[in-house]
Amino acid sequence: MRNSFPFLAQDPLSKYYGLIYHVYRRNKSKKENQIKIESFLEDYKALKPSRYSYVDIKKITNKFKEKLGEGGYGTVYKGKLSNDILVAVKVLNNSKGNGEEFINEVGTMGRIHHINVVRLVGFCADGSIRALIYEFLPNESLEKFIFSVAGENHSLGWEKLQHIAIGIAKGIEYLHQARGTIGYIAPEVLSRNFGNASHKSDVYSFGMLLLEMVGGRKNIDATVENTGQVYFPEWVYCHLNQGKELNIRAEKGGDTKIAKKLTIVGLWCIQWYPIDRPSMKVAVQMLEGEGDNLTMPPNPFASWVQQEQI
Ligand SMILES: Nc1ncnc2c1ncn2[C@@H]1O[C@H](COP(=O)(O)OP(=O)(O)OP(=O)(O)O)[C@@H](O)[C@H]1O
Repeated sequence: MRNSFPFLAQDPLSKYYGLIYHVYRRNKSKKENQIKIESFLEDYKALKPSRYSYVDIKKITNKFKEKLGEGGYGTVYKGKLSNDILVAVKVLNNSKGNGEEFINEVGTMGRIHHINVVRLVGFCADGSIRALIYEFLPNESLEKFIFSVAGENHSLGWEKLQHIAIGIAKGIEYLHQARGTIGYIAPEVLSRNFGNASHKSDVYSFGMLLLEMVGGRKNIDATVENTGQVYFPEWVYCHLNQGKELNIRAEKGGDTKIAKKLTIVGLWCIQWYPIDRPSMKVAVQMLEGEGDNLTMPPNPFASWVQQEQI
């Protein structure tokens, strides 16, 4: 039979070519693998929060030049890392806590990576100074968009509000799942801070946020004209329970449907007894559905009345 590969027969070394090629390929792919691993390790190092000194923090924040805001745990400053990445540096009030929360934050948030959860990129524990460094979020606080200030209109529209609500819910759901599996924190600390009771408190806070998003106002507002509306969650519950339509900032047909769905989910989340509140997973499902099958929750304020009567 004729050799269909004549060049093989003509070259006495030909049988080695394959071997040489094989060895060359193997070395090449070994090198490629090494490069891949090195680049992975570089990225991995960058993903883990780094430790900074107080001097570093001063440099990063340009001597605390730009204050972004203030929260319950400390003051937040804008900063820039040496690689030009913008960050928000939260300098913790040293009067608060015994460091447990700081350890929890670094121990858990440092390992958490989710599109809807702000990333912790570094921390500082230098003497009594404690600070947390987060990626900088440029779009400002949701507050600015949900609370309409006289003369300013930052209204987002119901579709967008729904999208944001689902994003927040998924972020919290992820935190609840991830924090349950992270093995560095003592179980008693974990269950105190992130156990089921604390998860259900997060569900409650999320429900209150949903209702603020619906109302476009703080849930308690003594300045409203109608005194029956001072406490928005109670007013909105009674309103829906009487079968009335929600015509809050309605612009298009589907709007009232979204507003009603967000309200019902919010009211489920603020149920008096934690056990009656849904898990974040269920809250996400409720928000992602059309809302037609959602039932009205029991009156979240019924227990208030009972308590007042005792
Ligand atoms: N990662 C960030 N990027 C940009 N601005 C931020 C960032 N984190 C916080 N801020 C700003 O700093 C303010 C205070 O934030 P901080 O987290 O301390 O408090 P909070 O959100 O009010 O709640 P809490 O104190 O309960 O955590 C925010 O309202 C926001 O304006």
